[in-house]
Amino acid sequence: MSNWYQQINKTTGSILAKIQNQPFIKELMQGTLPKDVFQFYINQDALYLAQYKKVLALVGIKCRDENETQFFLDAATGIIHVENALHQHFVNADSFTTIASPTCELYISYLSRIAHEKSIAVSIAAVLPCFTIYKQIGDYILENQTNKDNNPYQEWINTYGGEEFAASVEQAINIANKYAQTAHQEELEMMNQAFLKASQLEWMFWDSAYRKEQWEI
Ligand SMILES: Cc1ncc(CN)c(N)n1
Repeated sequence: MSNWYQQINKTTGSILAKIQNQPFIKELMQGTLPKDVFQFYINQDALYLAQYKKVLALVGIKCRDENETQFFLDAATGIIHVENALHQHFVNADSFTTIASPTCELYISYLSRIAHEKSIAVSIAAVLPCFTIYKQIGDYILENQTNKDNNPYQEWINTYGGEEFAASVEQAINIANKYAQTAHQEELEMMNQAFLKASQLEWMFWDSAYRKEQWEI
């Protein structure tokens, strides 16, 4: 019998396929993504991660097992080190904005609400696509690209396709599966909804970056 993650990953497989087909991902893989679009993405991602790490810390505090708490606290500080370093590499300080785009605002507000109001099982389900989708996209690009030696975005690709990230993604999946095992039916349904919504928001995040989404008013 398949576990919770295998089932929800299958159910949301069409979202992953749509992300792989987004122009942002295709051009990132080819190395042809316009620099200003990538800058916009990295800027918004820095704003996203600043909040995401707080959500991870909160999830860690809610865990029932101290090793799980440690995992989420380490993941939060890992973001500070690994992803901040990535941003240092790519961010253009002169054009950096502290204003989150509508989609970035929506994603971080959603995660924060879930982590503050819902159970630990549902909270983990909501933060999980941030691990799993980036891993799947990193692997997808690494497997399909033909320009590893001259892609200006290779450092980004290697971060998410790399083994170190894979280990933490696997641990996050295992913890989610563990909480799913003891979740009652209604809670399982909420876990599925949270994973689905966060996956949709991952699609929206890249889409909004490609369009350099602005507040319309
Ligand atoms: C929006 C988003 N989602 C996920 C990740 C990978 N931690 C990220 N950097 N940004």
